[in-house]
Amino acid sequence: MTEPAPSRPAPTLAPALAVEGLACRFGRVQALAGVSLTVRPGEVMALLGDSGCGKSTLLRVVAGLEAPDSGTVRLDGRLVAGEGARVPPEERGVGLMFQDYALFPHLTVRENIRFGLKGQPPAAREAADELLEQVGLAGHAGSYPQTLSGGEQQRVALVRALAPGPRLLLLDEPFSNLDRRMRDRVREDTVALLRRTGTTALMVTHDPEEALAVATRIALMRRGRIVQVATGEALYRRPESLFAARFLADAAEIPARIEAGRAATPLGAVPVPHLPEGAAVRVCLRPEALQVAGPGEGFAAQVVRRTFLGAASVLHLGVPGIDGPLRARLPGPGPYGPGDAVGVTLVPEAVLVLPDEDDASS
Ligand SMILES: Nc1ncnc2c1ncn2[C@@H]1O[C@H](COP(=O)(O)OP(=O)(O)OP(=O)(O)O)[C@@H](O)[C@H]1O
Repeated sequence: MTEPAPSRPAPTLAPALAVEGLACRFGRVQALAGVSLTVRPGEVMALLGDSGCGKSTLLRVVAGLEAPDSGTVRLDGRLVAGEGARVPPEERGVGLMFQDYALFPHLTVRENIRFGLKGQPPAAREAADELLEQVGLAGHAGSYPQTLSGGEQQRVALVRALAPGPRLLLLDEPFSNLDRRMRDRVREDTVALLRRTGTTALMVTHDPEEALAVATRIALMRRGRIVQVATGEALYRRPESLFAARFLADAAEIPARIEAGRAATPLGAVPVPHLPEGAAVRVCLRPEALQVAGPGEGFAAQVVRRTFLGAASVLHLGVPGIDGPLRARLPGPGPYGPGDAVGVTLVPEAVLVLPDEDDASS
């Protein structure tokens, strides 16, 4: 008689990166104050936050360049820092790419890329050449970095970081040295290359637009802590705090209190079922929360200024009872100009109502 097969739990894929309760202090600065974060295999996670909030420190702790005061780091389920473990950076299987690319000026592009492949079989060098080909730089293999454009240098640095086939790629502000025109293209190419190579990545940025463009999920940081982890769309459309809402996009804010499950504004009341009666809130109106029509429709407003952006234009609107102008966005040049009377209505699903962090009584 054959023994029944032991029932095993379905195999679960360990997170590519799991950090738990990380704390890191430099003198009086608490750079990390209890950070927990999980990055799934194949994911591109952005670490988003203001200067000094601890993004680079977190990256350095994951890379092994900094030891945490407490907490743990696991890569593919393997403990590499904390609880007595301290695996050196070169044994973590992690790739690093810095803002300044850190290319060796005295080595050619090919030599730069092969630098991290010493001791690996010839197939690794061939794979690296293939990557160089994929990013369109095969013709520059013999060139020195300083003879390349900023975008080309960025690609060399990316290929160098990817060549050893890291389990996790850590990128610190990888696009900030590029001018705006080039940045969009390089971002797209980078994401495509990460997808093609199936690389898991953790990328530091202070730019919400960049995080939205590149990441599968965003971890928003503030003062050494992570305040929200979500897809870009969820973070943008459903921020859990006023801080998150403000970080992702500018908005006009109207202070209000919840009464009978609603927040009143000079543009009408907004239902707020999820906050308690009497709570002090801010009603945040981003441009997409306002619909503009001719006078007589909705609430009366006046165009103060119009900024033409090409594909769209932004109207700055004065509304009685609201301090400062509201901004609305229209496709193309739009029919309205300064001084025009218009009608404004709220787009309820685009209005954000969040607890007022600045209000001491809430
Ligand atoms: N080696 C260090 N010695 C002393 N203080 C440090 C050190 N590294 C970081 N800090 C401090 O820790 C805090 C977090 O720095 P960190 O570089 O992680 O922030 P960041 O979010 O990456 O900022 P930025 O975008 O400006 O690089 C800052 O106040 C910084 O001055």
